[in-house]
Amino acid sequence: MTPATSPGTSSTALSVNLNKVALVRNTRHLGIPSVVRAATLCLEAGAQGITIHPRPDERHVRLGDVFELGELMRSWPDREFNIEGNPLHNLMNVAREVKAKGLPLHQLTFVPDSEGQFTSDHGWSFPQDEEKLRTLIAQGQALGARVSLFMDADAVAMSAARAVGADRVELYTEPYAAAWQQPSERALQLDRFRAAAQAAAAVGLGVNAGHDLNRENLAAFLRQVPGVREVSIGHALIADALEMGYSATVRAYRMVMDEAQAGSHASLAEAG
Ligand SMILES: CC(=O)[C@@H](O)[C@H](O)COP(=O)(O)O
Ligand SMILES: NCC(=O)COP(=O)(O)O
Repeated sequence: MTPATSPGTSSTALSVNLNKVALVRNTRHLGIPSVVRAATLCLEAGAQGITIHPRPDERHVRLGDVFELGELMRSWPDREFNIEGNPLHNLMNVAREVKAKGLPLHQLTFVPDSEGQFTSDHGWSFPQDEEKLRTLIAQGQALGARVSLFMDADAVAMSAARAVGADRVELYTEPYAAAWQQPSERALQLDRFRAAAQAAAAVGLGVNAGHDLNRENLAAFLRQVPGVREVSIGHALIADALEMGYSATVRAYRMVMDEAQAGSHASLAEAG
């Protein structure tokens, strides 16, 4: 299937989280809005990946969605499928079933959520989580997936994340998003995230980011935080899509990302 839109020029990938499409779908027994159709339109518009978080209570993404999206991703070999969850709960069984069906699985993002948690609101803790994570990371990698750890923007913790074998970290960006309206607090948060990203890169970790990113706060984050490989965005992007449609929304986010990338290059050039 030839994508209608190339994935853009930014070095940061956009992975669209479809949790909230599934949430609306689950409020009736009609199968609409379709999660697979949402994924197709987002990929055709240039999203580099699809993210889902199949929580144990199946409040939104269900196991059937995982397999249907995996089947879809077969037709998009240049795009990524990222499954998030707590590896101490259902995530590893989900991952094993995906692989047993021969479906693509590019990245597992380990998130330390409790089973009934309202939403993700913190990263892993070291050294408390060290030993259990080491084994689970190896199991995820043995399934052929890159493993990313959902982490608070704490530069000191990055070496520990690397030491347990993670390939990447996903920086939990809600504190940055919450600070967006206060310029001084926003600057402090960007300093935190910049330091965390630099510390992660220094120990060989790839850097992803996500949670409460949106069209307003995304560009500044990408300009100020170096080397972000992937942003996974769901809640705000799907809210935008309710107004603009999936295709126009993904193109708008990609434009923000491409312009941020160009802006960061320009500022580097200006800096000489
Ligand atoms: C890990 C994270 O920050 C989000 O990807 C998470 O998927 C949000 O979960 P809800 O969509 O259930 O709030
Ligand atoms: N990992 C973050 C994600 O997938 C989506 O988070 P949000 O944009 O729904 O807050």
